[in-house]
Amino acid sequence: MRDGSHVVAHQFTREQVQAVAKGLDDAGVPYIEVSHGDGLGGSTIQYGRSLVGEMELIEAAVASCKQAKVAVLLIPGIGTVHELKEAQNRGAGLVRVATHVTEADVSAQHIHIARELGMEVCGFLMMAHSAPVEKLVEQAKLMQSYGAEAVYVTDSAGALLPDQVRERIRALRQSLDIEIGFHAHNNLSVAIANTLVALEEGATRIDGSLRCLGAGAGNAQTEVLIAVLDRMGMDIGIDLYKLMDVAEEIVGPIMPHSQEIRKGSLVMGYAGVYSSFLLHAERAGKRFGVDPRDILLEVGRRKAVGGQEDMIIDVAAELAKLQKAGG
Ligand SMILES: CC[C@H](O)CC(=O)C(=O)O
Ligand SMILES: [Mn+2]
Repeated sequence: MRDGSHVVAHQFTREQVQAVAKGLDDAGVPYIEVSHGDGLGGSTIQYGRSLVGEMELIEAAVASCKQAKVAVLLIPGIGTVHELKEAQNRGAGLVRVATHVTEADVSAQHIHIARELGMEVCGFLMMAHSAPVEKLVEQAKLMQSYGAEAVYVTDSAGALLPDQVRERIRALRQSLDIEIGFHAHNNLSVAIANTLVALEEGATRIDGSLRCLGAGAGNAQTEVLIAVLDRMGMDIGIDLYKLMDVAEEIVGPIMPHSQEIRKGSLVMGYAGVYSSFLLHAERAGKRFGVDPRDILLEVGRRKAVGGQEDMIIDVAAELAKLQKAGG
């Protein structure tokens, strides 16, 4: 639900979160992530205001779960230690501390404090396609040294191809002593394929979203992934029928549109742009009369990182000016 929050412009209701959490918990899903799409503290004018405060949503999810751990995402600087403590107080048991793939050093404080609070802690290296493998390994090692129990390769842009996933997970497997996770986006329609490669190379924590309810073209579609893994003979203790029912009956009706790969999400995978920029680029495109694809391509050229949503407005305004001048 945390990544899906982007798709609904952070307008989840308490009842929606309760129903999805209860369904996932009942199906046997071990972790359920709830918070603003941009993580704790993300409810701002810059990233989009939440309809219901994330602490209330976290509490609602915790109360709906019998076995699943409720997870939160925290991007240092957007969320602070204050929000982390509050989330733990409301029952969140796992935090994923997320940084751009080259900026792991800013996660030290949050990882340390989360461990002190008794939370399970993972590092989450975003835009993993945008740095050389050696850099990714170096940064993952930093997170390990701060106390992370797992580090994720996060394909924020849905830009990684299967061999690139293989290379990254393999290198981490050879260099780390902790678990490795993989977070896919389906902008190039390879989220499930990439996830299978990650598993093959030794990743043990895998993200998904029902009906692909995640930013851009969404994540690996959880119910599809579970069906595939089941057919591959892996028993991961999740009830496929129950999962399908939650996807169909609860998540489907929440979605503003079905998650097909449309031109906006495709261009993000192609240009290597943050999946959560899609809605912002579409809005800016309308406001300034510019094709959102041109905005996304330019934002990609400028190597924007998560948190730089304001750059989308700048780029749209500049492109509109150029268009007017006939450039
Ligand atoms: C803006 C945070 C982002 O949505 C985190 C994430 O899921 C990703 O980088 O893919
Ligand atoms: Mn994501």
